[in-house]
Amino acid sequence: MSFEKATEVRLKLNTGADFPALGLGTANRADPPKTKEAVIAAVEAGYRHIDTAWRYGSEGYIGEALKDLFARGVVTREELFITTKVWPTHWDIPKQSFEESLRRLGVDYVDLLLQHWPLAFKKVYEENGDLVQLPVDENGEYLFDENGHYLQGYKNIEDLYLEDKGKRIRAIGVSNYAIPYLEELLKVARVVPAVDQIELHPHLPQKDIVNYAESKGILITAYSPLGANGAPNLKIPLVQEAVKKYNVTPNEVLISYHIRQGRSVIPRSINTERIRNSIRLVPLTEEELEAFDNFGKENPARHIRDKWGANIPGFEYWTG
Ligand SMILES: NC(=O)C1=CN([C@@H]2O[C@H](COP(=O)(O)OP(=O)(O)OC[C@H]3O[C@@H](n4cnc5c(N)ncnc54)[C@H](O)[C@@H]3O)[C@@H](O)[C@H]2O)C=CC1
Ligand SMILES: O=C1O[C@H](CO)[C@@H](O)[C@@H]1O
Repeated sequence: MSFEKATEVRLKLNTGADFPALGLGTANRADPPKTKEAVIAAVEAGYRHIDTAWRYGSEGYIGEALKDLFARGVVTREELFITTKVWPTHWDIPKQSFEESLRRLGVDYVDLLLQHWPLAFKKVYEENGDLVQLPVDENGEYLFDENGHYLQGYKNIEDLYLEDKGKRIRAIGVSNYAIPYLEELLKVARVVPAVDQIELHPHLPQKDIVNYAESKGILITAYSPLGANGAPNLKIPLVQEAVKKYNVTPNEVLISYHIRQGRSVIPRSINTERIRNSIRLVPLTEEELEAFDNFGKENPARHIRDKWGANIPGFEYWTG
């Protein structure tokens, strides 16, 4: 059986820009330097989309990889799609966050800038002057900025984008927004987010959010498609059945589940062999896609259960 390449599928953002459906996730927080080799392997294998954030500590290593790839003529900046994000510590200073990301990445624009979480953290500083990513009090409770609000955080990114006129920030979007927050946002937004990046996989199909976002022209990017650390989704029986039927890797089944439904997906790996073996688009049938969604309704599991999200609609039953 011959397969289309997932790396060649392009979606369209509401800005009109092409959006490569398959991206490389880079939340390599345990070993950020490994990101350089992973990005080089991914781009050489045909990936054209890289997902990062200040939170991951990987932007500088992506910058090193890009320098190498550009110098060798493997790819040009214009052929790549780079997403980075504004962490809740920077909710009122997205320009600073964006400029620092650009510097670390060594590029002069990003294709997509996302509000990482609909939250605002208090500013607490490390001895070296850097902002503490996860500020907590003496009892370990997260410190939220009482003057901050998720809608204001988006508005600040929107202001930056409108001021920039789309030159250095080609599109903006959100992450970790479920329907109630999307509804509130759309009442006031001057720029409809191009993307909502959410956890999505056969254990968590979240069809309600997907359908709502898509009805508003917001594309979905699926994060943690393999189930995050340890990749537990690889063991789902339906995934294993598809692996045997199509003679593909479980990674390819899990990414194809999204791309076949018009969504973008950003699996993470630092294993260059696995990166290269994750690019075929498996022609999962309508029945198979429906079976995956039904499996999720009966076996829901959220793998990213960050406690700071406890008060965000959609996350409250899952944190802890
Ligand atoms: N916007 C947000 O709040 C979030 C965004 N993300 C983004 O999404 C990306 C993907 O999500 P992740 O949570 O990183 O998890 P993921 O679902 O992509 O899984 C990554 C894990 O699977 C392992 N893995 C990959 N292939 C494997 C294989 N064949 N066998 C065994 N293990 C395998 C990797 O080593 C890694 O530990 C992130 O890297 C990041 O870019 C992730 C979490 C939250
Ligand atoms: O983007 C993110 O990645 C981590 C988990 O890997 C999560 O805390 C954050 O939202």
